Amino acid sequence: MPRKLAAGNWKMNGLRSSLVEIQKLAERHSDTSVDVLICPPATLIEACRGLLFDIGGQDCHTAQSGAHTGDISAEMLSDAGATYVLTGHSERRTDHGETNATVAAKSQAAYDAGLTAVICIGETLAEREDGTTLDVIDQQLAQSVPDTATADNTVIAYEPVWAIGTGKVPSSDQIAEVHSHIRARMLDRFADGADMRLLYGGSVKGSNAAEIFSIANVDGALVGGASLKADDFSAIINALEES
Ligand SMILES: O=C(CO)COP(=O)(O)O
Repeated sequence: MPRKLAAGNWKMNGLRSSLVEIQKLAERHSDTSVDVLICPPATLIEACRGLLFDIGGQDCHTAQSGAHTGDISAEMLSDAGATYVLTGHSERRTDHGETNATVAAKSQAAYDAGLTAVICIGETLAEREDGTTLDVIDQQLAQSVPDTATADNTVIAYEPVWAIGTGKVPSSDQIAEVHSHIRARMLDRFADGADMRLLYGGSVKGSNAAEIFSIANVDGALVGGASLKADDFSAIINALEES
């Protein structure tokens, strides 16, 4: 069985004053039975050193250093205390034109720096309505997940683009269908595909977390808005612990 993981993506939110939310969470879940990951903005990673939880970046460059003004490398994230990095989040694919090939290169850069990549995939509303969801997922998995992926260095996050920040959540059957499809592909491709963690993301809250965690092949969640406040994220961690 894969280890359970509750991951929070703070996106472009969080000042030093927000660290108190992570401290509160760490106090409440000091003996948690699940893995907890917080991906704060890069400016706060160093300040999270020594906290109970794993800390991750939200993006990295494909190179470890060089003339790339404004970018951050996987090696720098690791140096600041991160052990994970998100790659291929839909906001990066959409806002920054990241292709599957870019995501694969960034994920490989993460592995090379000793980080675990949380590789994000998911269909748009148009693709869902056209009935091409599983084709899109297949293509994203084939092209964004490097051949060097293992259950240790890779987490797959299924985030339907239309469910991110919208309050709309797919039905349990829809999540189950995609997650079992991803599991089958990972089993086909990787010897330890059974242990690779598969997260669901998109409008996860305390009120729907238990239902989502009861779905087969859902090993945790990648949470945006509801990871910003300790009370909200705590309810999701509790639901995962009880699942
Ligand atoms: O994009 C997400 C996490 O990466 C999901 O965001 P929300 O939980 O705010 O919908």
